[in-house]
Amino acid sequence: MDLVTQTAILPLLFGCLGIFSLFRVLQRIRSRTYLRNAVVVVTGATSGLGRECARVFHAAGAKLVLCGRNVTALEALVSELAGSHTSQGQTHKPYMVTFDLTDPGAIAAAAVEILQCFGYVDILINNAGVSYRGAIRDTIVDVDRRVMEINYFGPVALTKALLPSMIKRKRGHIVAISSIQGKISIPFRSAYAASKHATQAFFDCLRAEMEQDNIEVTVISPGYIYTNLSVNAVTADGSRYGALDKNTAQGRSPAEVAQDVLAAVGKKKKDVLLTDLLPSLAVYLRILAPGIFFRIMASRAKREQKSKNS
Ligand SMILES: NC(=O)C1=CN([C@@H]2O[C@H](COP(=O)(O)OP(=O)(O)OC[C@H]3O[C@@H](n4cnc5c(N)ncnc54)[C@H](OP(=O)(O)O)[C@@H]3O)[C@@H](O)[C@H]2O)C=CC1
Ligand SMILES: CCCCCCCCCCCCCCCC(=O)OCC(=O)COP(=O)(O)O
Repeated sequence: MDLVTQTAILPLLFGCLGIFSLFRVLQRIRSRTYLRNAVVVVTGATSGLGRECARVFHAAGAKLVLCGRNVTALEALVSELAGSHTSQGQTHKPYMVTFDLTDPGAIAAAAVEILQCFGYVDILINNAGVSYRGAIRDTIVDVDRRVMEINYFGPVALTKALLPSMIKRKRGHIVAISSIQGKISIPFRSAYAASKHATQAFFDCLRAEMEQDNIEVTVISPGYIYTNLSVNAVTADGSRYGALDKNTAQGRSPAEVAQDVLAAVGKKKKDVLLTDLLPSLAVYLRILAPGIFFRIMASRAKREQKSKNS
């Protein structure tokens, strides 16, 4: 390296690195301040990703309202968190609110109960959800409706019920846990993919409409996570699938994904894809070369059908 390079390039390089590190430190401080003592509502907190979100937001100092249908599982989580401490500062004992997302009356009552816990909500994490496995031609419409009710209409109703208090305070953050299947549709997941595409669309509209009221909207689209999602999935006739799929078992750990959710919320990200390279490329392929994408999906459907029949 000659003298000119040493005197001109190196100081510039170190300067840029310094600014970048400073920016990262400031961002971390801002994110910690944003989450500490924030009132955070997590739906589907009884298992999988929701339970891990509860753990990481609790450790970050958030005041939690945990939701689900399974009272025993919620109580166990509340007592686990109430007894846990973190080196990062004060933690708060969570509240729990039980309701079924398929019941509009229960959602309205739950919203009132949620608001009574701390008087307001800073961050709502719409995480609860159910998946589906089946061929469209065999699937009863009640199943399509049920999946839409839990994954789409339920979160929409809860969001609408909590929104007025956020607008009044000119402060709030709505998070939707979608899926990569909210961006691309894969065969034998029609009801699930449709509900997640609807989720993406609704919360994208909400983001635009709410910016003037200072309300943030984050849509998070993960790939496979190792949870009970496939076990709890509903099938063509409405029965429970009941099996842990290989793809799910090979998915990311929910604790790790929850850390990514925490980081995305702390940084007020608008749209986050949490997948491996191939599924991410598939999203671009769907936009840039839809014909090729559709052909890949059709051969995937044929392959799956064949292996089911054999
Ligand atoms: N696992 C994966 O591979 C992926 C998951 N996701 C998304 O992550 C989110 C969490 O799923 P995950 O943790 O994997 O799956 P789990 O099956 O482990 O958790 C689902 C949660 O949703 C709640 N839930 C289900 N039905 C209802 C209902 N009718 N009313 C209220 N709550 C309900 C359940 O609580 P309870 O039974 O107590 O009601 C449970 O806590 C979902 O939105 C899913 O689509 C996205 C991409 C990949
Ligand atoms: C330029 C080269 C591009 C090559 C593209 C190849 C196409 C690859 C297809 C990838 C499909 C990925 C599907 C991922 C599905 C997924 O992660 O879903 C997450 C979930 O929500 C899981 O729910 P499920 O009930 O389906 O287990």
